[in-house]
Formats: sequence, structure tokens, C-alpha cells
Amino acid sequence: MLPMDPTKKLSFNRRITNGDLVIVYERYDSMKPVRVSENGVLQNRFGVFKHSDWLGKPFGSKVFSSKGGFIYLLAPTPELWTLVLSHRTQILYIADISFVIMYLEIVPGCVVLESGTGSGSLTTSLARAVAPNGHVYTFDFHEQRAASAREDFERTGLSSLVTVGVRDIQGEGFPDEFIGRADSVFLDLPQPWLAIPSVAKMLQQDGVLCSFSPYIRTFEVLLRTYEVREGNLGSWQDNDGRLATLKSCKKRQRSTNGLENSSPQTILARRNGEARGHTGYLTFAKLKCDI
Ligand SMILES: C[S@@+](CC[C@H](N)C(=O)[O-])C[C@H]1O[C@@H](n2cnc3c(N)ncnc32)[C@H](O)[C@@H]1O
Repeated sequence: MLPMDPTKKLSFNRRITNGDLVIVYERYDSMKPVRVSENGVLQNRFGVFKHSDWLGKPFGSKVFSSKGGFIYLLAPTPELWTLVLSHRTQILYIADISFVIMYLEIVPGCVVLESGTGSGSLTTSLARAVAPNGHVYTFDFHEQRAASAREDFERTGLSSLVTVGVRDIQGEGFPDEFIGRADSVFLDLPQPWLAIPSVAKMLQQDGVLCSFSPYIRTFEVLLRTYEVREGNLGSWQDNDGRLATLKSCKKRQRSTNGLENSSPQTILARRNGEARGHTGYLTFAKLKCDI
């Protein structure tokens, strides 16, 4: 862990100024990052918006065009940035990112090693998790990707928390300067096992490794089971909205005199528990030197 530096605290609890990056929310399915400049103009289907009208407004403000259309000006938080960043590679999304940060036990002050950087989707959240006094050292062997990621961290105000290096981590391992210093290591590499000997040297006692192994094609298979009953609604209270199907039908049954007849029946189906799914294989390991 590194000592506290309060100047690196990440906060968007302030007003928009010239040069800020804002996430323009146009509709639930349309958001984009925009750099605010005094003379800038944003034109979209909702009208023409002058950046000068945005200056001094708090993040989260609703602003109007001359023709009455509106947009919201949101802060470039990691969870929004992940949705608008330019995809130079496959990226990690919010569900996996949250899980990774939790199980890597990342807290403010942690030193985190990552490879590859890719589009920096995970790195952005790692940076916020270690702020204000931790640091993320992320490596990619692709020079252009590393450079673009560096530019993005500059734009999102994270460059004091993240250092991007160009290095073949599978071939060379992490640099020796990090030996015994890493609280956590994250790998998103095609052959992660090649980096394991280096990871073992980098981790502190009780440091944690996570290796993410997605496939080229990812499927999510959700298994949902239902409990089916005959009866009426009153006999089966639906307290949590899980009553999914309600259908009346004629049920053929044999009466006491042995003849078949039809009587109306109601079939109720109720979901059992939760459906679970995943998008990649996450492998965690903790370094224990004294076993
Ligand atoms: C799927 S992307 C990582 C995406 C990233 N986790 C994100 O959320 O944006 C994998 C990256 O690993 C990099 N890579 C592949 N082999 C590597 C190696 N041997 N050393 C360093 N980086 C490597 C690739 O260039 C690519 O950018």
C-alpha cells in the first residue's frame, strides 16, 4: 500500500469548466463523450447545444437546445466511461469489473499490476478503486493501444493514478521493480499461464491474482426452473412478482362413474429462485509463501 495523497482524490462533485470531459446523455440508448470548449457546439437530433451554456453548471444538469430539445451532462465516471469508450479490443463490462475488484480485494492505496491494458475499460475502474493514494501499472505489448489508453486516462483525469507500459508480459514478465510490491495482479492475456512465474514474484504475501479468460464466442445460458401447480390465484400468493404464467385450460379427468369429462382448471407457474449466468472464466489465487 502507498501513503495517502489527498490531491489525487477523484471527485465530480463540482461544476463544469472549459476543457472538461462530459458524457452527453441523449437517450437511454445513446451517450457520447464530449470535450467542453468555450466555442464548441454539439448538434444532434434534439437541436443545437452551445458548450458555453454548459459552463458553470453542475455535472448531471439537463440543458436545452434553442428548439427545446434536451440532453444531460454527466460526469465521466468509470461506469459510464465503460459504456462510451472506443473499443480497440474486447473489454470487460460492469458485472465482471465489479466482481474482479471485489475478489482482488482492491482498496484505496493498493498497488495493482495489469496486463493487457486493451481499451482500458477495467483499468479505469481499478484506478478509481485505488485512489487517492494507490497506483495501477498496466502493460500492453501493442504500442498503439498503450498510447491510446494513455490518452484516454489523460482525458478522464486518471493519469496520476495509472502508468501504462509497453511490454510483452507473457514473454518477459512484469518488470523487476515491482517484485514483492503488488497487492493484486490482473491478467487478461491469451496464454496467462506463461506469466504466472512472474506474478508469483510480484505479489506481496496474501496478494491476489485474477486471470480472465473469455472465449472468442461467449454464450450466456440461463437455467430457470418453474414450479407448476393447479389451482386458483388466491391459493398461491404472489408476494414477489414471480408468478410468470397464468392460464386456464380444460383438464380431462375420469369421474367417479368411470366416464371421462372436462372441467376448467387454472395452471399457475412460479419462477424458482434466481437465474445465473457469466461472460468469462475468472480464476483467483492467493499467494501463500509459508505453506
Ligand atoms: C482483451 S484485451 C484486454 C481488455 C481490457 N481488460 C479491457 O477491459 O479493456 C487483451 C490485451 O492484451 C494484449 N496482449 C496480448 N498478449 C500480450 C502480451 N504477451 N503482453 C502484453 N499484452 C498482451 C493485447 O494487445 C490486448 O490489448
